[in-house]
Amino acid sequence: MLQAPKYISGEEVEKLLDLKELLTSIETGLGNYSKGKDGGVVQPVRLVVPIEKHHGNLGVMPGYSSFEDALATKVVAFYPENKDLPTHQAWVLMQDPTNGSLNAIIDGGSITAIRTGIASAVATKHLANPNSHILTLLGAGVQARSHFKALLLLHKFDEVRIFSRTRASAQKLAKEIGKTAKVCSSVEEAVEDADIIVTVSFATTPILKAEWVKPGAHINAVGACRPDWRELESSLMQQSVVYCDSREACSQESGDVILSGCDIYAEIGEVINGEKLALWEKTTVFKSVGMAIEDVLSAKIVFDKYMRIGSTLAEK
Ligand SMILES: NC(=O)c1ccc[n+]([C@@H]2O[C@H](COP(=O)([O-])OP(=O)(O)OC[C@H]3O[C@@H](n4cnc5c(N)ncnc54)[C@H](O)[C@@H]3O)[C@@H](O)[C@H]2O)c1
Ligand SMILES: O=C(O)[C@@H]1CCCCN1
Repeated sequence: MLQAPKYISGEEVEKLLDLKELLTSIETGLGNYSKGKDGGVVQPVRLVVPIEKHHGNLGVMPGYSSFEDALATKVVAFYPENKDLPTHQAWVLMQDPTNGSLNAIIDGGSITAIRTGIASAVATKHLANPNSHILTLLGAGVQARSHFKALLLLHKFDEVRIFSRTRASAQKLAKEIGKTAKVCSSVEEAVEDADIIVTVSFATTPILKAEWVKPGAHINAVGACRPDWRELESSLMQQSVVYCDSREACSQESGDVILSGCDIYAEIGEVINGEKLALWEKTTVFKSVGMAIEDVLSAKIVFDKYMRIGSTLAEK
């Protein structure tokens, strides 16, 4: 008989998803993805339905990993102009791979926030100078927060610079981060001498110029996930060594890649698998558009733990 699916809230996801465990899982998953058929990951490029009338988009992201035997689909709405609601709202549908039954509906906003920061942390682990002290966040929303938390797993920053479209949002984030945070008045000021730069804005035209970036810096380029959206100017993409999460997806979805005509040197999974070099002494860009496999692996950890200890969560 069909069972009603469990519902797992964002609050529960945050309690269940251990960042270190997820980092290991996503690192393995990105490596498996880049092995092609041998890695057992099935993940088509996501389907995006533009809702032009309301300036929004709907993404549908199915994925399967045979290694963990995990099957899930994320449905993600991204509405850059939302003000009172989050700009990203998502749900992950977790299915039983043996028979197709729906096991759970998991809040996907929290999963998207956490797993994207962790995917960038995996790239940063391989591509940033191990002696990185200055972090810059361009954008001060959900992803800025999750990236700060994820990157703290790897580095202790002396300074965290923040620039955002509205100074008030940068100030709010700076207050949460504490005394290492510094609100900046321009992108140029924010990135001067920065070791690691994270672009997590909703910019649609380039905000980051090559001449402002310290040679040898590492950039996690996380926004601009549509073919006509940009965050990095063309010369920065062309002069840097560009890594990506998925070559197939970035070649179809990333305006920074498509419109600059840059070469993608490697998928981060190829570095993890030892097939391509981690050229961390050079200026590196990790172009992330987001992958279903990251959602699948996050959902698997959440669901398995929920089934073990879920009923006790509410008391914690
Ligand atoms: N690669 C991935 O896997 C992935 C996953 C989720 C989100 N994203 C992308 O990351 C970006 C940030 O997402 P979020 O959830 O943090 O959004 P958010 O709405 O919570 O925050 C966006 C922030 O960017 C700032 N901003 C907007 N336009 C700007 C500009 N031109 N210059 C500087 N700052 C600007 C806003 O003021 C806000 O602080 C979006 O582009 C989103 O699509 C990527
Ligand atoms: O991978 C994701 O979840 C997001 C969805 C919205 C657009 C950017 N990438």
